[in-house]
Amino acid sequence: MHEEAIRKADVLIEALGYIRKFHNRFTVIKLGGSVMEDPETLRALLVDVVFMQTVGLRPVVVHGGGKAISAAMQKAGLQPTFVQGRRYTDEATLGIVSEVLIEGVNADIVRHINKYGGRAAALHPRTTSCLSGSRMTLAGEGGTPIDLGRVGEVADVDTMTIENLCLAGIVPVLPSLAVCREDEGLLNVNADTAAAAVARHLRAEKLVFLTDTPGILRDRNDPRSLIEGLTPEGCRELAGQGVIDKGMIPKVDACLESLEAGVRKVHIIDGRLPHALLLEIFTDRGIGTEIAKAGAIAKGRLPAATATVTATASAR
Ligand SMILES: Nc1ncnc2c1ncn2[C@@H]1O[C@H](COP(=O)(O)OP(=O)(O)O)[C@@H](O)[C@H]1O
Ligand SMILES: CC(=O)N[C@@H](CCC(=O)OP(=O)(O)O)C(=O)O
Repeated sequence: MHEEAIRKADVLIEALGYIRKFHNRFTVIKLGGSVMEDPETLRALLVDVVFMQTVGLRPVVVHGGGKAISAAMQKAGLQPTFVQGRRYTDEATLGIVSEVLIEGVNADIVRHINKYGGRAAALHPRTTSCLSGSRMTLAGEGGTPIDLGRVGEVADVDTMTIENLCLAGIVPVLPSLAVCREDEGLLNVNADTAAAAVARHLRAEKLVFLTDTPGILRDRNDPRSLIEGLTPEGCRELAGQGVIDKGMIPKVDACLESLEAGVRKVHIIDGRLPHALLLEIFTDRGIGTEIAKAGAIAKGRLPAATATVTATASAR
């Protein structure tokens, strides 16, 4: 008779261990443009963020908005061009990027968190800019440098401002824009790269990427090929085999850099699934791909043959 109620109590008890474990720890949550298209999906995600903040975790949101930027560019008659998952950004494109990310996406996220009973602060170049960096070039074939225009990478993060807001129970929300150290202009940063930089500088417990795929798939067209546990070596292996492609390239690069710098675990999960964040962080099974150093993945979870990729869920 009380089965349903008891099941709910069990869920709460399961969450309790994780609430204790991650109390006062930073979790950087990267919201990809692909999960922000649908208002209902965004609502469920931001309610999860409010939950995390309310139970004493320290969530920090870093967001992109790639799809909205491309749509705005096309409306303005500009053709989006990507190289290795990064957008070529001339001055006209930069204007659109900053407008869409600051006035559109960032304002929307902050408004929603406040509406759902949390408190959020917009941290961007028109309020308080917390990211600074330099222009980046990519290596093309044979190592030839590729100039991407005003695309940057983050060199420094104002962790003090972010930490103080978290301490005050406020969720910092940052778009993937940095101030250029050389000329003080704006730089368009890939949002995965920006989130990883924030996680590294905060020495976050976790970095969670919310995207439009169940996680890292062995076969991109088959959701059943989800890889649930992966080490950095496993990531490199998959990248070498060409399994990691397009928008997944900067995500995996960001994972590797973060783990190297001391972030304990990185998760790539499907943000279209209602309450994906809670399911990944507060349940034993989790839902997406967890990436961590071999020692941090639960014993016995790695298949002996490869010792790098595991198809079973690991300890969260
Ligand atoms: N091995 C892989 N597994 C899953 N997705 C992959 C893989 N390789 C490339 N992708 C692509 O990466 C995309 C996610 O990156 P991206 O489009 O940049 O999302 P976001 O806007 O959330 O950052 C997926 O939709 C998929 O098309
Ligand atoms: C340099 C670069 O590529 N910047 C990205 C920033 C936004 C982003 O990364 O958004 P998603 O997370 O939705 O992909 C861009 O212009 O699309």
